Amino acid sequence: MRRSIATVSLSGTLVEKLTAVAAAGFDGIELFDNDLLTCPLGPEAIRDQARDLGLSIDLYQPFRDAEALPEKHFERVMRRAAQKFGVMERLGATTLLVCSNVSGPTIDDDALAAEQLHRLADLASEHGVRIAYEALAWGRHVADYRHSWRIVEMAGHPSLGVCLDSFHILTRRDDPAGIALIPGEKIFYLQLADAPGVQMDPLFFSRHYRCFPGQGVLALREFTAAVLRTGYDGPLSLEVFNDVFRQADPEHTAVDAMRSLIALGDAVGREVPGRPTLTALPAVSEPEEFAFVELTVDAFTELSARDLLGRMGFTYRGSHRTKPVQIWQQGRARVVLTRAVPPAHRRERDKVTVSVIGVEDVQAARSAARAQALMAPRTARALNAGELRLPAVDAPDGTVLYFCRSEGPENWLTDFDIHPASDAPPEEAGIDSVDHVALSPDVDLFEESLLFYRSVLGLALQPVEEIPEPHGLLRSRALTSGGFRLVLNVPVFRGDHEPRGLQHIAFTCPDIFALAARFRAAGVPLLPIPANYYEDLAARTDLPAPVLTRMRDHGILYDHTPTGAFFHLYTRTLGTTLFFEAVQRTGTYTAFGAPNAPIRRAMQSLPAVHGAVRCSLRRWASLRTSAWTACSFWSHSGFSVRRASISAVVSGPVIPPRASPEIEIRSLAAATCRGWGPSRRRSVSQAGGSAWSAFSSSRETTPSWNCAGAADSRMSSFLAAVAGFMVCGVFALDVLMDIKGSQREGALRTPLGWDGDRR
Ligand SMILES: O=C(O)c1ccc(O)c(O)c1
Ligand SMILES: [Mg+2]
Repeated sequence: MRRSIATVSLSGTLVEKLTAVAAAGFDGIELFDNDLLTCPLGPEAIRDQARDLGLSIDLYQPFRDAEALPEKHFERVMRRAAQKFGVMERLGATTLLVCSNVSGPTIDDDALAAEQLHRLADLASEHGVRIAYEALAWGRHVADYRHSWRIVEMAGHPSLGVCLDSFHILTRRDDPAGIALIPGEKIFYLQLADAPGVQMDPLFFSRHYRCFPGQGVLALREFTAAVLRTGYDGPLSLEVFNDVFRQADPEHTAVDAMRSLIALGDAVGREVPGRPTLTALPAVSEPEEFAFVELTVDAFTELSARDLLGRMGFTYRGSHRTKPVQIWQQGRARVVLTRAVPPAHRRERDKVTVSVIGVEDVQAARSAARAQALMAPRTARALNAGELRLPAVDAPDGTVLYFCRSEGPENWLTDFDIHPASDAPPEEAGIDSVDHVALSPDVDLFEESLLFYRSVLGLALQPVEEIPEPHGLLRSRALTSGGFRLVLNVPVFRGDHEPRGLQHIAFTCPDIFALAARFRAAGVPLLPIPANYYEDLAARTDLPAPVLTRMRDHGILYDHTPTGAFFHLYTRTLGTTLFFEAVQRTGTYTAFGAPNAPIRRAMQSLPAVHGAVRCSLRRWASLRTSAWTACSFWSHSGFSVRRASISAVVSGPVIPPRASPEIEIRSLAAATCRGWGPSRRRSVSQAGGSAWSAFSSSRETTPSWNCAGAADSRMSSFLAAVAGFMVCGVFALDVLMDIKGSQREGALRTPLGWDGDRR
């Protein structure tokens, strides 16, 4: 079947819209009157432009307030219509949409409406035009499609039919069974739009909140199938008035729109088997779990990430044979760290982002074929010799999806050298697997991302949650399939409040209290939760007092349904954009603790000025930190780089040297000053294997320069005095920069630098 889209669904000038629509593979358009009126091109030029792009003008619309009028009003309508029919001839458009009358003078008289529409159709036919009459949900006397059909039937003109618009019919909850009573050849046009499951004034709803099929809650598959069963053979056409799409990049929107039609065509094709023109996609695999989640770090956030993962009980498993990529694992949860070049702009530093999601999938090739049929771009990736070519596609929010398996032949792990020392037995009461991954697409990409993940991975959409937060609102929607859960969290506010767009990875555990105790002992920096929360919890739940006390001690939050419960805790952010969550689900709890999200957001948004000062004071207390600061300050002038290094070094004993990846850390190796032996020795003797020593041993150096062999060198006292002065200066600056940074961003820039003072 032909696929069309209304120009009103897209942003831009008419020519931009046409170009985007053609690029996305549509066959035609509904030309909106306003797009013609505002176009500097004449109708013939528009026709030629569309034709050159391979597009037909399937509908010209809308023509308003035409029928059931007193005669003197109707005469003016005929004059208006004559001009439009002339324009349509020049455009090469043959169907005009007439919406049901919403104006004051219209009369509630079906016979009059039928008679005037008949006269209009007569005039139209003289110009080779036919009229599709549409019942608007807010039409003054005609709002129901069955009513519009009765009038069309009564008029009995071959150039008059109906236009069915899923939005009006389904949001009014009109019974679609009546569609079967309309002969297919009298349905002149079919408009498709989805909508969120909310109630509001129909006109306002229609003009601002429509979305593409699959992005809302309307039963479009059943609706479209009902229309096709009548024998309707015209275009499947999208008419989506949406405030975001009006502003977004039209090329993106057009692809999003086409993806929705492809997915709908596939679903409807299964319902109406006799229509081979509808799309048939490769079957969906319904992912069961995450093979891995990959984080992009730079050389400095990598240290913080490794430190935090180590404290959380993850072990280093190995590195990619040819790329700076490491695997950290606990239970079945795998976190992959990929090192990228630090961004040039300081504001962009300290970001740790989920860059790849590995989807455990035994039908990887088929899933990739499905994704491509749904217009997912194949990920461009340089392959080194001998490397597996894993099917991968780019999601609209920039996340890459890998379809892969973790066992058997051709599994993704064969590209890695698995560390021989990593076969240690798993920790008890640790993390089992990835529970969910929360991404944070730009607000303009929310609907598009939803549709993408839903259609490509065959995930079920969960209800929208609105999460109040200190500086606005967060819109959250989960997509699930068994144990594979994605959450899209989008801040719907503008402004420069930080942190914005936080992502997180949640891990499952069998016993969150044991896990929290372990985290605490290992110095995992947990997000503090206000005492008020627990007082409220005590009053509204039956949780026993000792349980509440333990929850309060560890910052564990709680949600429940009649049949299940959810306990969870959060780490502080790693860098500025990512944090981890640990969750324990009991019974049949399937949600994500949304009622607690405002608490988290509030605590994450706390102005961190006092925290920055405290953090810096703490750094003061540690000589090795001071030495490191001076050292890295010498070697790097970028402040965020310096801070990232500090946070990793402050963090103490985490990564045993045996667990350190044997990959070169280029810039850090450069940062190492050979004159700083004492500080290094101190770190070794204090920590017995710290991030510092792990880093030292990970450098490409001679054995005498590893952590054990560094003890011989000593500074002269003069040099030490000079260094002391420098350290003082640098630290004063450090405090100032942290305060400035936290004021600007409201974020704790060095999350690992302070982990105490929980309430
Ligand atoms: O909002 C409107 O006016 C409008 C116009 C044309 C349509 O097809 C429609 O569904 C709504
Ligand atoms: Mg419509």
